[in-house]
Amino acid sequence: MTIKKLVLFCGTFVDTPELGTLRVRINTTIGVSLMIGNNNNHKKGEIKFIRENSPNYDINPILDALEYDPTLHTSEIEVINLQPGTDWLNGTRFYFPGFIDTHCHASQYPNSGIFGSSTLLDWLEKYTFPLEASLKEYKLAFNVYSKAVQRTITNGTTCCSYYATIDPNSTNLLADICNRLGQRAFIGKVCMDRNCPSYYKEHNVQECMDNMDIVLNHISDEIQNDRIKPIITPRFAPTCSQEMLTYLGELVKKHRLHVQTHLSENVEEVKWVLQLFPDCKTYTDVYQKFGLLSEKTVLAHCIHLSEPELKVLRETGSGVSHCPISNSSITSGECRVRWLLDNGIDVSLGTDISGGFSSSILNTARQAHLVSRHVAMKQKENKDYYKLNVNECLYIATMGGAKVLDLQDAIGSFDVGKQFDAQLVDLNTIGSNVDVFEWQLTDLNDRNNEKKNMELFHDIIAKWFFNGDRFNTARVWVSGQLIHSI
Ligand SMILES: Nc1nc2[nH]cnc2c(=O)[nH]1
Ligand SMILES: [Zn+2]
Repeated sequence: MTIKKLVLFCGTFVDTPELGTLRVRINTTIGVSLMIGNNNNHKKGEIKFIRENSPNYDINPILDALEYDPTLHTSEIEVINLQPGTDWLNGTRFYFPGFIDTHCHASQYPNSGIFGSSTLLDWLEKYTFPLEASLKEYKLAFNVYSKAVQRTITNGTTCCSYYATIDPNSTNLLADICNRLGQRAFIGKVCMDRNCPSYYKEHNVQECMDNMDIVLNHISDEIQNDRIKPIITPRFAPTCSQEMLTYLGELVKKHRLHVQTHLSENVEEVKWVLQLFPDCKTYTDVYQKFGLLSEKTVLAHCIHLSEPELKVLRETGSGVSHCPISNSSITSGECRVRWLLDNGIDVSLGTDISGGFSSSILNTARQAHLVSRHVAMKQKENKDYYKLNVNECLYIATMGGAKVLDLQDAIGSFDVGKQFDAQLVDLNTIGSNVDVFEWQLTDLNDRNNEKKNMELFHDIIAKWFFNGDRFNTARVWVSGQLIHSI
């Protein structure tokens, strides 16, 4: 038997369904199905209806649910009506889609902020490989992964694509922790068998195959949760033999799996790849040659790409994870996001812990905003064109991430049929870093001055974008389940 439950979320809902567009829906009730039982037709956490401008949302939203389905019994309806009042309409409290982090090394979390003046290749040797290797120890890995995942959740990230380490057991532990904490996650066991220290490498492809079996079986047979998915993770071309890339490409093809790796992050790295793979014309060609590029592929960085590489990305549907904090910290360069977007490439954001020092996608989004200005300042003409605006950065932080992970039909915005992955943003919390003054408040209900009120609201969104932090992430839901509350 299946017990249906419809959970009603009431208030102001803001999202960015298209690049550059901020959609604001006020006085709104969203009905989310929760299911106890085993009827597969009734998907858990799915948005069933959205009733905008409801006369009932603040008083009796159950009427909205009954309008959607008159056969519902009131015992099947639960109302999440958080602190009804003016804050929903003055702009200081709203629901926003959960952030999507498409590139995060959970295993490197203890090194956040520790990079000195290194650049990629020496940074890997000095800071990264020793830390990742140490996570073979269970207790240490448990502590690091629990803190790393919790940090992303408290910052509003509902979906994250993680790199663990080469060790299958600690990778499985990361999957278990994400499952237990309720986050939607892609879990990648790092694969690498050359150009890495002897204390931290897979010694042959058979070892990699055995390790991958352990991880894939654990996720499919033990975890058995649609929210936790494996992602094939060749670390990057220089640390993977041709044999390993061949095996991984076949694995991806056989099971239609997601892939994540690094591409064109650092100038020295690019030169090195061309030496290691002399039959490939470009760095991108290496991944294409081994069948690793598809609409389920996430490529981190993509800073030094050529026009032909751009074409390959577009034709294969591969997406980019832009990691502006990492790229500035370890001085890799500036990703030309506008150029990618205008050429039809999906772009998302990655914290790239610990190349990047912040677990917050909001923080990463504001750095993407600033990096785009650096790209703009380097142009001879048409500088403004290269600047990303606040709405565009919020889009790549949410809907862009959904597209890059091939989950555009499931997450990234509030639409019927999608999962309710959301955060409640509240600018009035204790400890909030955002001060909104009285004259800056809007009145979203005042239809006579809609233009002025919407401008005021855009300014409030900008204040949150530039000054907000985890103290403003009051609650977080994944598939309609509350996973964090302050
Ligand atoms: N930023 C970053 N780039 C890489 N390239 C290969 N490995 C890594 C890594 O761990 N972080
Ligand atoms: Zn990375």
